Amino acid sequence: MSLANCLLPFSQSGTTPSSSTCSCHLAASFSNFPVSSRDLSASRNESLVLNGGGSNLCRKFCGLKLWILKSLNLKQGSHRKHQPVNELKTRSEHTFLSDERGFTEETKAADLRPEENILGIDLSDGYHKVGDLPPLSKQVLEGISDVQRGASLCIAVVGATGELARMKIFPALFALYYSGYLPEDVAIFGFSRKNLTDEDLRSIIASTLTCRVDHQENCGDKIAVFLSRTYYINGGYNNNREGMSRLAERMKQIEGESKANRIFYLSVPQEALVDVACTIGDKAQAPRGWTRIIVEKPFGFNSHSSHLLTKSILSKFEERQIYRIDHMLGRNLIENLTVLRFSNLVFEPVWNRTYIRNVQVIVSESIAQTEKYSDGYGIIRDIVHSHILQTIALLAMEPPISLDGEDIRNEKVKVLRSIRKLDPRDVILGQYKSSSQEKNGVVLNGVDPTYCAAALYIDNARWDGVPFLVRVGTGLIKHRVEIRVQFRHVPGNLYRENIGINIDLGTNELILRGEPDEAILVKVNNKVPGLGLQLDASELNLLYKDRYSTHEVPDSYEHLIHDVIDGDNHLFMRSDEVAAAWNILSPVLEEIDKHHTAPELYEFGGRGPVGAYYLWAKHGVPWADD
Ligand SMILES: NC(=O)C1=CN([C@@H]2O[C@H](COP(=O)(O)OP(=O)(O)OC[C@H]3O[C@@H](n4cnc5c(N)ncnc54)[C@H](OP(=O)(O)O)[C@@H]3O)[C@@H](O)[C@H]2O)C=CC1
Ligand SMILES: O=C1O[C@H](COP(=O)(O)O)[C@@H](O)[C@H](O)[C@H]1O
Repeated sequence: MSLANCLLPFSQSGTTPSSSTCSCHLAASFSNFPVSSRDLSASRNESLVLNGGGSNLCRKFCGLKLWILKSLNLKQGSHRKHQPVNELKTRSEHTFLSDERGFTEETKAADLRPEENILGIDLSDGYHKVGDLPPLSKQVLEGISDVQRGASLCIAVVGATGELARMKIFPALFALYYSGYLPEDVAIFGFSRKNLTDEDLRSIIASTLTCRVDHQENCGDKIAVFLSRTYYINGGYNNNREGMSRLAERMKQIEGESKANRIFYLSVPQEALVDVACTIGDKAQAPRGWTRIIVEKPFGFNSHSSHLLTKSILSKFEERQIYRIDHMLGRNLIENLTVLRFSNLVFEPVWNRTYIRNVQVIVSESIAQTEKYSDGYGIIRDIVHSHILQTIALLAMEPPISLDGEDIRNEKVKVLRSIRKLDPRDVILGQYKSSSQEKNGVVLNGVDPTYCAAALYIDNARWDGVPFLVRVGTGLIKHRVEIRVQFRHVPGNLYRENIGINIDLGTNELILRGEPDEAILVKVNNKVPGLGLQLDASELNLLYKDRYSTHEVPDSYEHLIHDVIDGDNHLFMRSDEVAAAWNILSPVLEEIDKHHTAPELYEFGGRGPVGAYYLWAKHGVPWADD
């Protein structure tokens, strides 16, 4: 369907003065999605590219889009990533049904008037055209009054003074705010035990806020408004209960009579998690909207402690309210796994044991930050449990019935439950040498591995016998995040004589490479020009830097917090996934704890323990060298 130069009448609201028309220029889009023609341009290869990212578009169409969709009776897909632009930051699309425990429902899209767009800009005042943003004048700023408007979304960061909050969470919230992915009336709260004021918190946050290159316009104004919507709650050192009641009270004041949703980001040490979560559950859930909590990894220390943690949190929250975050899953690379598999014809038919010889998941860090964060947990608990096993689950799962979060989680958990318990003989643990610890300011406790290589097997029909090799380490020679899918040899290969002695070099491979040199590569064999028949193994390469040179890459926290607001939980682990993942790792963790297994030492900045090369050989996998 095509809409061009149409006049769209806004519905009249009894309370809002409105003009009857608003001119807009809407072009047809690929998938029934109204997109401004100004936002579409032909790229080099004639495919259509959205200029300025979803954010610009979003800014322009918030309430309008809902109104149009409703008017045209267009049914949206259940998953925002279906859309060619970033789906709107609506407060309306994910509706919780009321249940006997009193969980409240959200406003439905149909209830949202076009003039109630999420930016809080009255598009029906006859002054603003769709696509215009009024400049952030002093008047506008003064006009934003909590009392008048009420906040429709409150986001509380518990552990607001911590490193993660300062360095990642607040900057991500600001980036979302800047791009229009948070409602203009959002209220941000910082909570921790220190005795600080709103102004103190604002200064702390201000020191880490920056605007990305594509976010320069009105950056200072935006920061000022964002900070003005930020409040500090002193939780105090007695217990969290009084503090949380104060937080709930402050939220209520700022929400006013509005129906408002609440997100609590629990960025606190693991030992404080249960207390903080339960107190929020008791004292601070939204009275008239949904409440979601974001829980930071690691999710427990082992099967048992994780089970207790899950039980405590589930005693206060429904599963659907809980978002267990692992920011590494917010990377483009991870989303590309499912996009590649399910939006192309060429991969899925060969995505099984008949064609795939092995899969390798490699996360190697050249710096030594892991131990700072994992703090006595070691790399298996810190990275393998969530990041690596989630990557494997997304790569190996059966096609979900839809892109809905629960449908994807249903498939992920099946794979996780099909992964054989990890055999300690198929694990190589490493630790970089102590002399380098001082250099990097990280003190190791002697047994915490900083490196782990492992061979996993999925005992199901699709993957029987295919080794999934994992290599995760820190303090290594090269920063490298890669997923490699190596295909089998071509049966009865007519060209085997031309491939050379090492026929492994001639197998096809799909490589997904993460930042900073993000790429999708397919290794194929081709003829070298000239007489004779010499074959070469080359890479068909999609280099993100070249193809998307003008696109800013949002931080993974931005991506995932946006998903939480959106109610999209497919990249967050459900309780049964967490338990299944611990189950795979338990034998190895128990062995380490019981026998204080000493990791193999390796040079800081080196290639990791030699044992890993033998492990690869044992499972018949050629080593993908650094
Ligand atoms: N830093 C990172 O990049 C990453 C961190 N994580 C996880 O995120 C969480 C936070 O990490 P990080 O910011 O580094 O930790 P920090 O120790 O730097 O900060 C912890 C924060 O929690 C507050 N806090 C501590 N105890 C309580 C309590 N009982 N009640 C309320 N607030 C409390 C602290 O402030 P105060 O003392 O004033 O209360 C502080 O603001 C941890 O679970 C960590 O595992 C995960 C991945 C990466
Ligand atoms: O969560 C974690 O992430 C960091 C790596 O994050 P990055 O975004 O800087 O790549 C990792 O070093 C740390 O061990 C882990 O806990």
